[in-house]
Amino acid sequence: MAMDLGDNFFDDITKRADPQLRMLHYPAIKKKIVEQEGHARIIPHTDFGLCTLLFQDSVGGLEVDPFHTGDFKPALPVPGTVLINIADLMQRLTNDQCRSTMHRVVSPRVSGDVLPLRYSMLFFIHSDPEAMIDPIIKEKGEVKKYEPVNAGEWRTYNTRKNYTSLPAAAA
Ligand SMILES: O=C(O)CCC(=O)C(=O)O
Ligand SMILES: [Fe+2]
Repeated sequence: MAMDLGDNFFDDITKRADPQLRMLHYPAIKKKIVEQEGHARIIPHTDFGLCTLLFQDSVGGLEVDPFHTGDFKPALPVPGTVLINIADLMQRLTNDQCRSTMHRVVSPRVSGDVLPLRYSMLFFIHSDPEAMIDPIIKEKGEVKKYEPVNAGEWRTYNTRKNYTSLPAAAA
């Protein structure tokens, strides 16, 4: 919308979209384990599709760093809402007009020695595997910051990076 792409722009690259639903259960754990240097419930990362719908329970711990400065702010749970994270392919497609959201799940501010279990549900929006994601240029003189990528190859490449034990053909 901010880029004035027209109402049907995303229909064309998501007709054969293959989204992924992920249901996460973080078991209860001693706070001091999660709070060790370099530890977290999930370490800082960006998602690699177009965008992600994130539903979380009331436990908290999710933090976002939208400007990639290392300044993480709590994304406190708000009942009945869904949080939408911009992901890497959207950043490429918009030539950085939209930045993918860096996020992590750390220890929420709760009393006691043990963090309660946490549930979250993620719906990762991916484009059609055959779609070419080529940065859209809006400003005169603007330079493309990324090479075009094939969405399917991008997904396979990133999935394989995240699951290093996958056999080559399975990603
Ligand atoms: O559990 C959460 O809230 C975040 C999970 C997440 O970022 C992911 O699975 O990519
Ligand atoms: Fe994520």
